[in-house]
Amino acid sequence: MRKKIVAGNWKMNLTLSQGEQLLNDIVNAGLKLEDDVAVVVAPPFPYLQKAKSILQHNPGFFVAAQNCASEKSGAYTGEVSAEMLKSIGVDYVILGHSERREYFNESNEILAKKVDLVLANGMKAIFCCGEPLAVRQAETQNEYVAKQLEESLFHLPAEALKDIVIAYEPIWAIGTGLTASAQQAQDMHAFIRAQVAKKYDRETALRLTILYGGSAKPGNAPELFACEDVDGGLIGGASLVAKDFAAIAQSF
Ligand SMILES: O=C[C@H](O)COP(=O)(O)O
Repeated sequence: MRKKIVAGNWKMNLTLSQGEQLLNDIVNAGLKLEDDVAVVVAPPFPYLQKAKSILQHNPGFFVAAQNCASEKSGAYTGEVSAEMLKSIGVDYVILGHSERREYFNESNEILAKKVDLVLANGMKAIFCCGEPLAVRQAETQNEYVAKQLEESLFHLPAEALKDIVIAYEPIWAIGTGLTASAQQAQDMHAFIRAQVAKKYDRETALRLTILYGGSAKPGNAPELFACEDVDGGLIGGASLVAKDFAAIAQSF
């Protein structure tokens, strides 16, 4: 049985007190989580320790960073290393979000280095992939996503895949209110799983958690999560509203 995850990516939102309030509202929402469901919260860097201190006493809740440096340590002003994140108890690191790829020029090669550093420091990576609108319109999304996986993940040995979560986020659905249909999500998730099975083996592919991201809301999460290969979601906007995030976490 593979793990199901609902992860909230706050992006660059909220002050510390607003974030604390949101975390307390989430843990007090009375969520009934099955043993195979994890709730992950990814606040901005300055709030990670506070988030850890609030969530660590709640079974099934974990903390994620939204990014990390591609170098181990040294003269890289403004960067935050994987080792630093590990040292404050971070569990997961989101890597390769399309906003990082687009605004901060993160290439597949840079992301491969980040993946290695996250895993070397004993954390799990939530690796984001997904195509822009023009690629979807040209119906070449499978090739596009396959290249992202090939160049950033498929250098890993099979056993390392236990620490990888893949988040499929079609860029045209992020923050736009346009959600991929359940069929579009299922088709891509099945394709991703098949790529992993081809590169590694069927068992490794079946164990892999694959999340959907892009305008997921309480209203559409049940249909998306009911798809065979959709194991949860990476939630942006709706993760900033405790009752919406809690509802999505109960949508399996
Ligand atoms: O990381 C989350 C995704 O970018 C989805 O964001 P969204 O739910 O606001 O569309």
